[in-house]
Amino acid sequence: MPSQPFRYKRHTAAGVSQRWLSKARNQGSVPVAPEANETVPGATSPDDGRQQQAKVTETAIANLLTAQYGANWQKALHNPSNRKKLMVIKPTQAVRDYLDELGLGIMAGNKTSRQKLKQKLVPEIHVPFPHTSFFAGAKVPESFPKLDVSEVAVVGRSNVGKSTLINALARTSVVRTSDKPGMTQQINFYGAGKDFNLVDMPGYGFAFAKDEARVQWQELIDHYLKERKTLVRLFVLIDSRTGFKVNDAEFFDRLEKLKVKTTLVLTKCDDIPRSALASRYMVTAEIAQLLPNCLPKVFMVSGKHQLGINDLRKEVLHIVGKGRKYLGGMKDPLRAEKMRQSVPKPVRVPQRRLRKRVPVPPTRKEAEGTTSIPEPEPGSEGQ
Ligand SMILES: Nc1nc2c(ncn2[C@@H]2O[C@H](COP(=O)(O)OP(=O)(O)OP(=O)(O)O)[C@@H](O)[C@H]2O)c(=O)[nH]1
Ligand SMILES: [Mg+2]
Repeated sequence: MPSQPFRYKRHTAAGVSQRWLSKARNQGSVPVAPEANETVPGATSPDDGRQQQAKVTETAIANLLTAQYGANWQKALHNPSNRKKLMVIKPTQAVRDYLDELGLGIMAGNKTSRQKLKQKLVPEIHVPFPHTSFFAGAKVPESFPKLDVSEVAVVGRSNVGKSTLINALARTSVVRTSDKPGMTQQINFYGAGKDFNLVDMPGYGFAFAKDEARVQWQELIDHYLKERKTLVRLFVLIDSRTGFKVNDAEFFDRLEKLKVKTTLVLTKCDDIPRSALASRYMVTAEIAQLLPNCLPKVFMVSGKHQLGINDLRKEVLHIVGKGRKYLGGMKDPLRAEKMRQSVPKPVRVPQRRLRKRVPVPPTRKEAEGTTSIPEPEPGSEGQ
């Protein structure tokens, strides 16, 4: 009888089985400790990144708590621990509605109640998106394709779901994905006809690759972000289960010098309890306000289950200026816009109704074509 495979797989933080990891380590193909190698060698020192990350996250949480519990929130909440701080953040009704609408996050309750909630879900409106296909891969800057159309790039920590998101956006499976961090090892260009390109990048942070390779990826990414004139937006993906990490802080630190417009996208939103996702969204939206060159709008998606992708499709089409071509009469304002703090609507002053002017009927003479100009008197001519 063949031996049974591993019954209980123990997984590391990176989502890889311990057995696979120790085997690969023995062969010398992976670094020793994933956590110790989080930062790319030669990059900003890990302490700087850690301080930066802690500062940004703590400020964001403190801002939220001050808004919800007043300036004395520390006292009001009896000096809460970091864990409790996250738990007491109250998501706004708009955020809860949005999660309900899209079915993001793991629903609480038993199977029956979850099924009932799922039945209430309104199917997302289908957003057209052009056919997308791979046309170039670059390991060195010299291999970048020529600058002809606008580009939207996707970047983030290794294994955050970049390639899966590109597949979901373009409704393809051409981009290779893997549960082992470090799958994408070059910059891949996917062309949407002659309209625009989607660009998939290698990840930063821990990956199953040699240190030199990771340094090379980082240099390649930096070179791309610095030199690429056609880059119109950079989507920085954050795993919703872990939130904004040290590597992300380091990346934004480098970006500050590069001046590229970015948008944060929370990924894997199907794999986290709904309440935790709601507070994660609130914190991330606050972090977006604190980061340099980051737009305030944050998206939530699940590439695996195709949730929240339509809003992102709309955003991409608008960014590259093809909204009118593909969306036609579809309403421009994105659904994600609803979640932003509700701005008080301007009071509508009722317009004074103008009395309708009733047309005056023509007089009998006017109707007959006769005028009231008197006839000249006889003998008055020639005077
Ligand atoms: N549950 C869940 N898993 C996801 C989602 N998106 C991606 N994954 C899983 O996450 C793993 C990594 O996905 P990739 O798309 O390869 O991630 P990546 O960021 O391109 O990774 P690298 O190329 O290695 O940097 C795969 O096992 C995917 O199945 C998601 O929305 N939900
Ligand atoms: Mg990838």
